[in-house]
Amino acid sequence: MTFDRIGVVGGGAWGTALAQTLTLAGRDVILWARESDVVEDINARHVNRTFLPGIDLDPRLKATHDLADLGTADAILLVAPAQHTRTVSATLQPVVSKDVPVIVCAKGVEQGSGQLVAQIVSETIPGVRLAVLSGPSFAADVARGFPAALTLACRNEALGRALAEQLGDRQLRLYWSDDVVGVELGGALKNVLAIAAGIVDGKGLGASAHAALVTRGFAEMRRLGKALGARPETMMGLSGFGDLVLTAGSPQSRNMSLGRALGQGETLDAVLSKRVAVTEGVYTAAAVARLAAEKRIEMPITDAVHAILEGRTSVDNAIADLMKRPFKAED
Ligand SMILES: NC(=O)C1=CN([C@@H]2O[C@H](COP(=O)(O)OP(=O)(O)OC[C@H]3O[C@@H](n4cnc5c(N)ncnc54)[C@H](OP(=O)(O)O)[C@@H]3O)[C@@H](O)[C@H]2O)C=CC1
Ligand SMILES: O=C(CO)COP(=O)(O)O
Repeated sequence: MTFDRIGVVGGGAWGTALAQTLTLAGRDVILWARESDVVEDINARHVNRTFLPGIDLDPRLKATHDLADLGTADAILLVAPAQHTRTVSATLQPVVSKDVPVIVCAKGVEQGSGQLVAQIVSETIPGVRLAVLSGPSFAADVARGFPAALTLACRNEALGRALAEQLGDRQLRLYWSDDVVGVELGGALKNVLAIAAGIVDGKGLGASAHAALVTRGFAEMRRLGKALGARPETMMGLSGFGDLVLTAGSPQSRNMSLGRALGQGETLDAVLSKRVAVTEGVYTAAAVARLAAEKRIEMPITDAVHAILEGRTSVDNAIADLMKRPFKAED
């Protein structure tokens, strides 16, 4: 198995950063973007001013507006946001031949179905060879060549290992795993908890409250993970604990910074109207709250974020409600 030609679907920050890293590592990369401005920017000026401003891209990286151009790729990275994955992967389906692995790089749960992205892709591209790439990684850091470590999950161990060995390089260290659900779930859930951590910061509630929130948020991730068949050690790893620490700990995160703005009294509409970038936790919160209710898993922080985002409660009331829950044994 050799993965020399890589197709990247999605011209946002993460798709562009991954495309840049793989190009610098000597792969032949073609990136599909929906917007012609992004395609033109990458091909003519070697930048993506819309989604990854301030970073010079390698001139060897080529972008296209035509998904069919990815037909000769040895592997495809799917980096469209979670809520758009179903549409994008249905369009991609005729282009993907049955041997070509599709690596899911988005982090979220679909609102209508409650499905993780890999589940959506296996429905829209039947028989697809699936993998998931997830872990702590801000696109701008990776695009600048800063060191990062991620997990690549695939049920087929030989394929997962080959992908990790060939897509990783000295800047991007890839560990492999066969726990696809666990790796995906960590990345999706941490976005919601990063909003909560941002709210705590925005309200100026202090580092102790922040630590409590992140730790109890992690307990929610482990609980839902267990119910959905994720391995506990996966939740402890890069794609779970690692990504929670990164995203909940830095305002560089879109989810964390959105939470901060909410904590400082801005409305959700006001925050969203100022950004072009996707804030996955906003959409995943509702899907996870529903999933947790169906499975009777206690996720009070996730529920609180969901209620704040829907305008059913205020930040102050949500915090008060969390603090007045009955005392219990730590789990
Ligand atoms: N940014 C980061 O640091 C990281 C992001 N991720 C994940 O990667 C995924 C993509 O995020 P990111 O690259 O940051 O996105 P950005 O916020 O940078 O860009 C938005 C993306 O959404 C796409 N888009 C918008 N509307 C539609 C639509 N209707 N149909 C299809 N695509 C649409 C845009 O595509 P187009 O250009 O074609 O318009 C663009 O690729 C998310 O799930 C995110 O959680 C994971 C790790 C790191
Ligand atoms: O997934 C990410 C880091 O691992 C990016 O997080 P944000 O989408 O919150 O910026």
